[in-house]
Amino acid sequence: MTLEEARKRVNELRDLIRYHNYRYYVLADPEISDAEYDRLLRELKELEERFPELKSPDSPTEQVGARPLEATFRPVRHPTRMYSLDNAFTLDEVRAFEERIERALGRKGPFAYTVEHKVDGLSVNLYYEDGVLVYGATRGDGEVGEEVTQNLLTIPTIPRRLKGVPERLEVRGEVYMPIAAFLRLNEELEERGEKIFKNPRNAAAGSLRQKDPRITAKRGLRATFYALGLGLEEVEREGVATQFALLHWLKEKGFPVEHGYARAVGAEGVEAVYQDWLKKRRELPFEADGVVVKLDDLQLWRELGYTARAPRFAIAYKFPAEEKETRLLDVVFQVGRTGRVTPVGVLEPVFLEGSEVSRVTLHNESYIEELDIRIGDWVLVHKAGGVIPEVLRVLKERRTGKERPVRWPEACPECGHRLIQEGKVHRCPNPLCPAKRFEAIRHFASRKAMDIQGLGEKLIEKLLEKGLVKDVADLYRLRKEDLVGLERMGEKSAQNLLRQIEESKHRGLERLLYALGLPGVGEVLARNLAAKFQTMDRLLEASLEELLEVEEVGELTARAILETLRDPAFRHLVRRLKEAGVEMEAKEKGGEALKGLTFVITGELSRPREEVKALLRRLGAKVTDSVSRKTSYLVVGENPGSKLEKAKALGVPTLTEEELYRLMEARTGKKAEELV
Ligand SMILES: NC(=O)c1ccc[n+]([C@@H]2O[C@H](COP(=O)([O-])OP(=O)(O)OC[C@H]3O[C@@H](n4cnc5c(N)ncnc54)[C@H](O)[C@@H]3O)[C@@H](O)[C@H]2O)c1
Ligand SMILES: [Zn+2]
Repeated sequence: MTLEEARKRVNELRDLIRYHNYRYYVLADPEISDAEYDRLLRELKELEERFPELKSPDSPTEQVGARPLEATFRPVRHPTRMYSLDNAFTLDEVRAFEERIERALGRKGPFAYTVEHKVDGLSVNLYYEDGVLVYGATRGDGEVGEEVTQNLLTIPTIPRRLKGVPERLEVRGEVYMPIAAFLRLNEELEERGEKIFKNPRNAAAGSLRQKDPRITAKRGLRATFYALGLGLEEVEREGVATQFALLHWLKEKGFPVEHGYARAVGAEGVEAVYQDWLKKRRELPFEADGVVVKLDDLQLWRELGYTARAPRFAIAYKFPAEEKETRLLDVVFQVGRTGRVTPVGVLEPVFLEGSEVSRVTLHNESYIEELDIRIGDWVLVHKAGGVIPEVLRVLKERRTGKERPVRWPEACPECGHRLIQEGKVHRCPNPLCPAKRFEAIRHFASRKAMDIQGLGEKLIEKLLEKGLVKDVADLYRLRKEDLVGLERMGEKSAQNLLRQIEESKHRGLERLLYALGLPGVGEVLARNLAAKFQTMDRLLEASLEELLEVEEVGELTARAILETLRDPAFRHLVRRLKEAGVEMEAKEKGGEALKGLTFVITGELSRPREEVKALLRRLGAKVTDSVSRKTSYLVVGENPGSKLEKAKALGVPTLTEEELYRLMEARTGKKAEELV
């Protein structure tokens, strides 16, 4: 390659990488996969090393992330710079990292390292003065980030106050979305016909950077901390000499720290930890894209310092990205429990993370439009969160012109009823559609719902086929003679099944609501609904306003629930279940504990105020914003506002936060921690 050719390619690469940085960091909506991005960056780096005259401080290889837009959040300049990490993909590259350290320090290794999970989220900086959290911000381009304090405070484990810390302190870590929360969020977005997130990291970034912290609060974000900016030297002077000890210090000060971290000696020692964690990576509740290796001795950090982009004393040793190319052979349509029609891509089978993948969900119409995917296309697939097969991108450059666009069916593939379209969601409106029947019964019997263990999929199919069961209420009318002989069922197993069906009558309203598959109602919402209404009868009479008071119920969900509750077919089903003896009352009586009381909160509490409010409401109390004669108690935190004066003037009794928890404990018989 001549210098001129290299210059051309370098410019191309820089352009491309800048564009993808923008999509990724600013829009949180990447177009290519991380592995593809890493390859581009690597190619650029290698060219710059081969042709040093092409180096430039403006090159993406010399930069961290991207400067955020100012439109939504206030920009903040970090007191000390934040960095990215250089990557290693092989043991040889880890050895090269150690050799660079040896050369820089003029001393032979092996060195001691702390190895941590590389949690795949986005880095944040918390700034404390005199132990009080002043603000929290995203990394941005390392110099200027976005202030997202309110959103960060929706993460319950982030401390607002610290004791015995340097006067000015920056604490750094990662905000991430656990895989379970990620899958749940995408399911919700899919159900609403909205755009889904490609991986937990984008979901975390998109959720933390919401204008409305109440949305952030519902996304189940978590945080883990692993570094200090300002204040590190003071902490070192107190005797914290290693990264290992620093993690311990952070824990002691009350920060959540990812517990699995290890010490290793030399590149080989690192390799052993890496291989072990690679094997176990799918047991983690979060997505980890590698391990982070940090020289343990903090003293050496100062000697080594930083490049423009990353520390010289640490490296990210990345896990191999399992991505495969394959072809989309066809798209078929499935009807779900709610009647929603989901397009499913049929793939030329590929092996991904230990299993063969031949089907991939294409979610909804928004998703298909966004990807512009066509039958016959070559696609790049991976497993999102290590679990769900997912198309990362369509390889449009390989199109031949023979590809066909995806056509939505007009009629339900299961029952032939005409489909209806609500925004980007296609639905079968027929309440007796067999697809819905099967799914409805399967879900009803599932472990977290009514837990009727003997009722497997095959048996459900048979029961439907024979017309013995048309809906879930029919289950309670089954007799032994109906069952014996079905699916090779003997006398004894028929009896067992009937006993289980009988027992399922007493699961309580929480489980029943989940089992009935009300729109948008998962386990958590079912519990919240049961806690608020306590009985099915009261729920059936709920107003929209009352539904909106339930924790985690948004406008759309509330309307959809209301519609179902008012649906005569649903009410008829409920009536039949009741007649069959299915319990319609909440098991957890917590819902009544603070009924009739009205609370107002002033000042700062040790937990986010929204969380305390939600808890109070869940226990049946009202929470309002201003003190009046109707207020039962004013809860007084630190630095209370004028509400306190007003309460005194009106003679409204006050409670400290402690006293509030004691009141809850006394009324519910449960510790406050168990209630949260
Ligand atoms: N797909 C795309 O278009 C696109 C575009 C830009 C960047 N990216 C991806 O983003 C990544 C680059 O982003 P980056 O600069 O944030 O670097 P990075 O994510 O590769 O590594 C650095 C980051 O790791 C995080 N981290 C997690 N656990 C840590 C720990 N225990 N100790 C220290 N740090 C820890 C920190 O946030 C740190 O900033 C690459 O993986 C790249 O593939 C993708
Ligand atoms: Zn149908």
